[in-house]
Amino acid sequence: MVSVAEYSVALSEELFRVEGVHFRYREGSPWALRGVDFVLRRRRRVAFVGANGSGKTTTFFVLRGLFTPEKGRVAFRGTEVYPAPTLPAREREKLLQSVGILFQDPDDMLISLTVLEDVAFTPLHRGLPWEEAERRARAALARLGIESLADRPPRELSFGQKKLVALAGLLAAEPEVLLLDEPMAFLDPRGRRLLLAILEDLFASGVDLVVATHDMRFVARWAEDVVVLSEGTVLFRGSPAELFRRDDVLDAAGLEDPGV
Ligand SMILES: Nc1ncnc2c1ncn2[C@@H]1O[C@H](COP(=O)(O)OP(=O)(O)OP(=O)(O)O)[C@@H](O)[C@H]1O
Repeated sequence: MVSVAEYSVALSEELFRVEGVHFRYREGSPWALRGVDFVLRRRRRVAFVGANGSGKTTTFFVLRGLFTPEKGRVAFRGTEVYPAPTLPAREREKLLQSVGILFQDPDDMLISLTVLEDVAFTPLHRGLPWEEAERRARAALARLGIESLADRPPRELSFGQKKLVALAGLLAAEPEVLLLDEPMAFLDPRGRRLLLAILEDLFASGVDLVVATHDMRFVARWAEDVVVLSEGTVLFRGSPAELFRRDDVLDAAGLEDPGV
């Protein structure tokens, strides 16, 4: 029998609990997620992998509360957010605001006239005075080595630069959890090294990290827990070492052992 105290500790160690989640983009269209189940623990480096179209992005949108599942349950840090939120809508949104999401396509995130305004947007939107929002934005740009882009229009940047600017916007928002969808894609080797160092910094400062990626070398070196998706279901949950021993899972999910 589990005591109430043990039960609350167990809950507080959970980042997300997802049970039987179904989601489709339109009524009548095929399920993008068809019965997804997993538990993500706090203070673990988590990677989501799977072929194109397996459901990684859709899962992240569900976790961030941007998509509402049609069936199933989602809890964040032990608090149910679907289907029966135990919190009023405003409180639920506030809770989910502690989760930052880096979209795969940075064009979906950049909306302002200048990079600086874009990076300052979330702190400003949350009610900080411009001076403080600007200070945070400049610090985030400096951390990514892209201060020189501050006055540029985001639409004129390269894809990799846009990705870094979108990440700077997230850093300025000081999230407690970060969902990063293909953060390495389109970054040059220097950008990738910088990103890895920032992920380590963030993790060390207490930010929980969940990364969707096709980069199996990154998974081998960085991740502690891996969730493999295939056609909208979870095919495997475990460590990278376990995954790379499972040729059946790698084959079925269309993944490669990186051989490191
Ligand atoms: N906007 C959309 N409208 C309709 N269907 C969509 C939309 N976005 C994704 N899908 C479908 O949902 C399923 C899951 O897609 P999702 O983008 O979550 O996969 P993914 O694992 O992130 O893929 P990738 O590795 O290519 O980024 C796919 O079948 C895809 O075609």
